[in-house]
Amino acid sequence: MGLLAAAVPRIGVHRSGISLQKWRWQKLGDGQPVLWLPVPWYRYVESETRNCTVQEKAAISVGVGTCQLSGTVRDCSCEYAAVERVNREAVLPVLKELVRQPFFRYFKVSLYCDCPFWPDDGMCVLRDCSVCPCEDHEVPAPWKAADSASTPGCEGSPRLEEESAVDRRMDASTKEHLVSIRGWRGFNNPWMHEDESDVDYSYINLLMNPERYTGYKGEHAHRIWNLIYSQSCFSNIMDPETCTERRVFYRLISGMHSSISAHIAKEYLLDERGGRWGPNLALFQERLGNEGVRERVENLYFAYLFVLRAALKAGPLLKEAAYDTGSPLEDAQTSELVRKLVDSQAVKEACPVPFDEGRLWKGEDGEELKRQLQAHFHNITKAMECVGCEKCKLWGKLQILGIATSLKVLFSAEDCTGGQTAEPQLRLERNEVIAMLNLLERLAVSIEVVREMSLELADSARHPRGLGAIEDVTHESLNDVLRHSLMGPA
Ligand SMILES: Cc1cc2nc3c(=O)[nH]c(=O)nc-3n(C[C@H](O)[C@H](O)[C@H](O)COP(=O)(O)OP(=O)(O)OC[C@H]3O[C@@H](n4cnc5c(N)ncnc54)[C@H](O)[C@@H]3O)c2cc1C
Repeated sequence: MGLLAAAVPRIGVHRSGISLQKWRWQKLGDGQPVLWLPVPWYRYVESETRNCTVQEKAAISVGVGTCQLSGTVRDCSCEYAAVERVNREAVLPVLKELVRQPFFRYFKVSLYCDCPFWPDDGMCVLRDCSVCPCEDHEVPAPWKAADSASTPGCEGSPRLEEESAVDRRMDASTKEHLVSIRGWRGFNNPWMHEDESDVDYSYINLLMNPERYTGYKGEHAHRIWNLIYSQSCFSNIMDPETCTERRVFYRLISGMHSSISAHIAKEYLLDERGGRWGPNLALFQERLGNEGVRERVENLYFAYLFVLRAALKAGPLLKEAAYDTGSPLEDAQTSELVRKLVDSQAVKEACPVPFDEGRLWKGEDGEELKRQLQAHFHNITKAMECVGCEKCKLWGKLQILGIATSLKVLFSAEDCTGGQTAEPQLRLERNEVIAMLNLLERLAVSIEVVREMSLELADSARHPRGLGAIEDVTHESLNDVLRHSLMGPA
């Protein structure tokens, strides 16, 4: 109690504006002191500490601590709490529906290219590593028609005119311009490695091949991550002197890695024989839920805001694009959902500019730095060919293309509005759009997974009988947490 009395300021006004004089200590029958918080104070604590561990919640509630995931996401201008709220209420529900639409659920990908760095030797042990390609009749007819009209396989970049079937004239900001969603491998994307060799491709139904635990791990998986993180642009990345561009680049990759870990933790094969899937809290704790790896979670939030910004910036283009899969009703619904996402008032209010790309590449060596980072990104793209588990490769390739598309949208000289110059502007390929919005959905789900599992972890570690969801925390139970956290177990 002495320690507490010293730690808790008794007089004054907390930054919430609530007078601290209103706090009261009371002794329960067993002699345990209980801190009674005024209701507005409790509400403040509850809303401020959604992202915090129980210890942090307790410390914040008595004004002696901070939660590192409170405040503003570094390199962005949004608060963690706002990101989480707007994600849960406005972004995730739309994205969940969007990725179920025919246009967004079929991804064209080559899973059988050779690894350019070492002989292929990776085998994944679980059945869940493998991917089932779509039956021919499943692939949207207009896509098949475009495929047969364009150069087969991957003999270089498809000529744009050959795919004019999926082009569409449109009128935006009084100027007509072409918007095209075509192709598949990210050609014409400076961040993607242009491979001129022949490859076989398949259409994969993403809903039938969900991202989750596959059993791919150990030396083989580490070799890929090592290859990625050993790119020289990532050396001394923690150095405060590191330029923003390199840090942004690192945080995107790390955020994607965190997201993969979140999906593994959320959908883990708990019982192989019984085929039972569910959350693995211990794995979550090890990879994303302990103090030593907080930065990984921060990078996840960063990656989410970066890709969200790209999707919003590409909004004018995305809203006018033809989402043609030959199912008029579903395609109209797809357009409507895209519109709902990019015009979301809730997002504009919570995070007006999720990431300010205008600050980058400003230095004298900006263009040279961009070329260097593009070369490193090409290596990362190539590393995806070495992933030894089909499903991981599928999602790895999709997410890397999603990042490359976001980089293209945010850092291209061309703009997406068609309003400033006669010639437009940014062009996106169909697969780029599919990858970017599926990546955004993956990151959005991961943010929710991290929030939920962090709370579960805190509950199970500090409060054996469990607090339940944060929404269920009552005035009394918060007192209980405070007492338990600050005084130790009764
Ligand atoms: C492209 C790709 C996709 C994959 N997809 C799947 C999948 O869908 N399902 C599946 O079960 N497995 C997948 N894996 C494997 C998975 O990512 C892990 O490698 C595996 O689960 C083993 O995890 P680990 O705990 O040993 O650490 P890993 O996740 O392999 O991490 C390796 C090292 O990287 C560092 N690290 C970890 N996380 C971060 C981060 N966020 N930021 C910065 N550094 C970090 C740490 O030093 C860590 O020791 C994939 C691997 C790759 C390369």
